[in-house]
Amino acid sequence: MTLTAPTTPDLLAAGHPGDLAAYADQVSKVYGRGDSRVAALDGITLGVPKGRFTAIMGPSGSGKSTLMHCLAGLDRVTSGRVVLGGTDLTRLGERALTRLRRDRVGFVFQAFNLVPTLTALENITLPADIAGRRLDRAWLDELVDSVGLRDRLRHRPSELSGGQQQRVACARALAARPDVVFADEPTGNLDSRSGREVLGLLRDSARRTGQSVVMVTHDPSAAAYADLVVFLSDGRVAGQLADPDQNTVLERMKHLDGAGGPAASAPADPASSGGPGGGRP
Ligand SMILES: Nc1ncnc2c1ncn2[C@@H]1O[C@H](COP(=O)(O)OP(=O)(O)OP(=O)(O)O)[C@@H](O)[C@H]1O
Repeated sequence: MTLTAPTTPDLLAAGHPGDLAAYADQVSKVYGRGDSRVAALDGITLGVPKGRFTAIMGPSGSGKSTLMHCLAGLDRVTSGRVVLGGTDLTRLGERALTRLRRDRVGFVFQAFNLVPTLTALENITLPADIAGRRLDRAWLDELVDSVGLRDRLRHRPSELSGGQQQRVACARALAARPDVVFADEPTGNLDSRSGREVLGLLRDSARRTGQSVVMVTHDPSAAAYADLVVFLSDGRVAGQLADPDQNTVLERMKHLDGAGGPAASAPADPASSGGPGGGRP
């Protein structure tokens, strides 16, 4: 397949499709019809830069989860195009899409979603086992050490803390070195210390191994771990922030929460990072 360039010039953070792990090009997603019609995404164009940690933020109902699901091939768009690792998802049939999700996308969910009867190690290798692939031994070793689970590998999820379970889930998502790891509120069920560990791990996986990571979060202190924050409002991109810190993210969120709708569509301003007070972890 020939990858045509996005039709709009304002893809965030990268100038060429080749620099992007994934992108959404004029994506709309409509649920229901008639009186119950909801435009969850309203012509979104954005790029997910390769090898970086991107956070998606916005008020409740702004379309964060819908966007993530469309980018990850978990949901179909109503119109527009989603390209992941050079593959146009909107052209794939169900089987090809299922295979792509299995082989080229990693997921981390708020609720961990581990298999309770399997050990930590078996959970980590499960997607590769299902796909009939052997994970490289040296890489698996490195991964286990990077998530700090060396002495917990034989434990089942019920024998692990929430933070440990989420680190298993992160290792499972990272194991196949997917095009993108998508994390949906990964710290939502964790105490703050465990949350920081998981966020540090996602950030380090981008920095050390060039893993592209996308995280949906409500939490400005979590978003501050990312390299880039994309803000949504009413199903549209309302701006972005490079090298975010907690206070600046909080300010932007207050503006979005207060203004809602069109006022939130402030121009993307990558230069406006590093506001007073810092708060960057
Ligand atoms: N399956 C669905 N059927 C109908 N409407 C839906 C469906 N999923 C989402 N929506 C609507 O689409 C809009 C965006 O929802 P979405 O869950 O993407 O927002 P969000 O920003 O992730 O919200 P939250 O932060 O509360 O999780 C909302 O108005 C929501 O009610």
